[in-house]
Amino acid sequence: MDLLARVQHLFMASITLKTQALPLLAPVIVRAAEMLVMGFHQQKKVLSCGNGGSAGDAQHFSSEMLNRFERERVGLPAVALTTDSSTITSIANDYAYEQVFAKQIYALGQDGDILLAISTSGNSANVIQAIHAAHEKQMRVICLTGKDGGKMAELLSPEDIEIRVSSMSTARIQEVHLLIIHCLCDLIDRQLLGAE
Ligand SMILES: O=C(CO)[C@@H](O)[C@H](O)[C@H](O)[C@H](O)COP(=O)(O)O
Ligand SMILES: [Zn+2]
Repeated sequence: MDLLARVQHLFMASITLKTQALPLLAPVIVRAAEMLVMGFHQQKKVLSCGNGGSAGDAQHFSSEMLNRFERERVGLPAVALTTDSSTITSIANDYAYEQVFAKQIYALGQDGDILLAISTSGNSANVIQAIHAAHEKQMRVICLTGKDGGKMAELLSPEDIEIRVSSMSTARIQEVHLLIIHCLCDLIDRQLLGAE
């Protein structure tokens, strides 16, 4: 396959997955956006986490909350747990890498806050520990997962929300995760600011 054909293949794979995901995920994305807005109305905050590309997604979401998305609005309370290298390296060094998000959640999380936990496999140990910590702190959990949902899917309580992208490709799942994050941002703004 030449390189141009490969690009064509990658674009088509991404488009096809998004098209398949739309009817399944749209109602779940709406529920997650409503949960987030309810939290913001009650002065709750969102803590987000993930590894690798999903760490980038966690930060992408928090920056669009703290600053703004496409429309002018006040900042909304969100913290990515992936950004403070001093905190992350010290927790990993003193305890275990598994604890890098959980320890921050025990320190920052409060009743009714929301954890946005992102993992394409659903099996990252530090994200799993983050969900346990969030439950202990009486937080709600929104998970972005892929594949078969992994161990994360089994941990969720009935009030939590899993948005699972049904694919085995980490890269394709991440591409849909980013679209889901932008949907959440758009729906949050629409609920807070009204339709344009
Ligand atoms: O971005 C990519 C692959 O596209 C990688 O950095 C990927 O995020 C890393 O391998 C992660 O450690 C995968 O973790 P997870 O999605 O299974 O939780
Ligand atoms: Zn990637």
